Amino acid sequence: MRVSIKICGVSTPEAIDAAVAGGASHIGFVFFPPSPRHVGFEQAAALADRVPSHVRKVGVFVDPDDALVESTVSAGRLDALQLHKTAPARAAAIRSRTKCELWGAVAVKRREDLDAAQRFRGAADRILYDAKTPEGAKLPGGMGMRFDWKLLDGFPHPLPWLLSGGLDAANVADAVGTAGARMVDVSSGVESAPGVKDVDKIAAFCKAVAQC
Ligand SMILES: O=C(O)c1ccccc1N[C@@H]1O[C@H](COP(=O)(O)O)[C@@H](O)[C@H]1O
Repeated sequence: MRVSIKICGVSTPEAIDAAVAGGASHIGFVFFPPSPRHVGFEQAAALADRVPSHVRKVGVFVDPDDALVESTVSAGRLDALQLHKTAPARAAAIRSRTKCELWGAVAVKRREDLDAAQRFRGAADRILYDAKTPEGAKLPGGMGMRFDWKLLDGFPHPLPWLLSGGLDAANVADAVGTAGARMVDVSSGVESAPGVKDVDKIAAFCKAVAQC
């Protein structure tokens, strides 16, 4: 079965074109100013114009307020919202308000961290399992950190889900095989420097996923 791909933290037309050419089903725009991948409203609107209609646009947020969500959904014509560090009740409220597909991020280091996924039942449409970044880290994701993919093997997922955290062309086949993922998400693993997407790395990642 085909493994779907989200290329996240895209901020240039070239990176969008590479993701689309590689067969990505989703492209992510980060709306979080501390991130090197942050995009503003006008930039998001211009980038969204470049994304063909069969590819879904995902906004990535860290516990956003309503004003930010509304402005970016409109500017980026977002199809889905990926919420980090956001309580399930708040995620449910955003989902109800925007009518967008809602992805709840679950930060994983140990098996007990997976309990948080259950709390998104009824509040989200999909779970994104990501590596837990260190206490006090500038970002809750996008740092190229992995977690033990074996933790997901046999886990009773409450919702459709995708795997992220430290994936790249060299490790994604192992990650998919170990975790049983049908969808993967990558950001720093297809960059030459933080926030700088590398079109060759995007192509290599997509090729590696296609061979899974
Ligand atoms: O990429 C960011 O800067 C970012 C900022 C705030 C929240 C999440 C962010 N990225 C997400 O982190 C995961 C894993 O990224 P990586 O492949 O390990 O670099 C991914 O879902 C990004 O969407």
